[in-house]
Amino acid sequence: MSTPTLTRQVFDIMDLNLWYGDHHALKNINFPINKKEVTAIIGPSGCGKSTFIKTLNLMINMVPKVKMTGEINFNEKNILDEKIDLVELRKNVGMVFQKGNPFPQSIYDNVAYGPRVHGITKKKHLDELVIKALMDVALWEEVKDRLTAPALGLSGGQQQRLCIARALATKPDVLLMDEPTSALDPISTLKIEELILELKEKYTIVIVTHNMQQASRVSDKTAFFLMGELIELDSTSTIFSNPKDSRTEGYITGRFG
Ligand SMILES: Nc1ncnc2c1ncn2[C@@H]1O[C@H](COP(=O)(O)OP(=O)(O)OP(=O)(O)O)[C@@H](O)[C@H]1O
Repeated sequence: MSTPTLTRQVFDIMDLNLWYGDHHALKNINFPINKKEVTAIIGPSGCGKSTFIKTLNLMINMVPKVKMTGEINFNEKNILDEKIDLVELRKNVGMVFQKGNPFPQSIYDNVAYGPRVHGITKKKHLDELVIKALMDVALWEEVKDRLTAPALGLSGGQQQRLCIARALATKPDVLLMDEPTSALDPISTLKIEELILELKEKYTIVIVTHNMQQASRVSDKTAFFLMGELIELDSTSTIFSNPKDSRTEGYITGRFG
């Protein structure tokens, strides 16, 4: 069957189950993710949000004793099934973590890291990629005069934008963000949220957030997880104004979680 919706999907997750040893952490997840949309993942602590997002670039494989069944189709290829090139996958599916984690290197070298891993060595080409990525995250004006200074000297919000630039420098299709603003002050948070809205013109973004206002501000779709199950996935406006499942309603109205 070929339908227009299929071509809009960058990920199509089908019947995904995941176990940490005996612990069944993701249960029968069916989850399409559309291109150039922001999808927010919400749910109470321990419901499986981080686990789920880490399956999308197989960062989860770094955790011992993880077992998965089902399919994670990325651009119509099941990354669980095939001999997948992890370096290539992670080039296409970049990730940003809760706390900006720049390498103890210069600002320039942090952003150039990914392209260098992928074999780009010409200074002119690297310069172009670094400048473009720093401009994309609106950091260029703040750092252009100190590109050789240590990245760890930047503020928390700047470090997080630098890490987003580092992820963008390899020109990914998808950007995964695991609670990217939870360690930031309100102004830096706002800047990252504005950035997300700009980046979605070019990238598909999946963001885990504890902050429901944030989910409603930045996302097109919202997925509510509970105890390893995907309870509801819908447009963000529907999830927050007219959820179909009483458990979603209970969570967004603060009755639990
Ligand atoms: N490395 C691991 N080994 C064993 N169990 C794990 C591991 N990582 C997570 N879990 C368990 O899997 C479940 C889902 O955890 P996960 O971190 O995905 O939840 P979360 O929704 O992201 O939580 P939080 O909002 O607190 O970050 C939890 O019960 C957790 O204890």
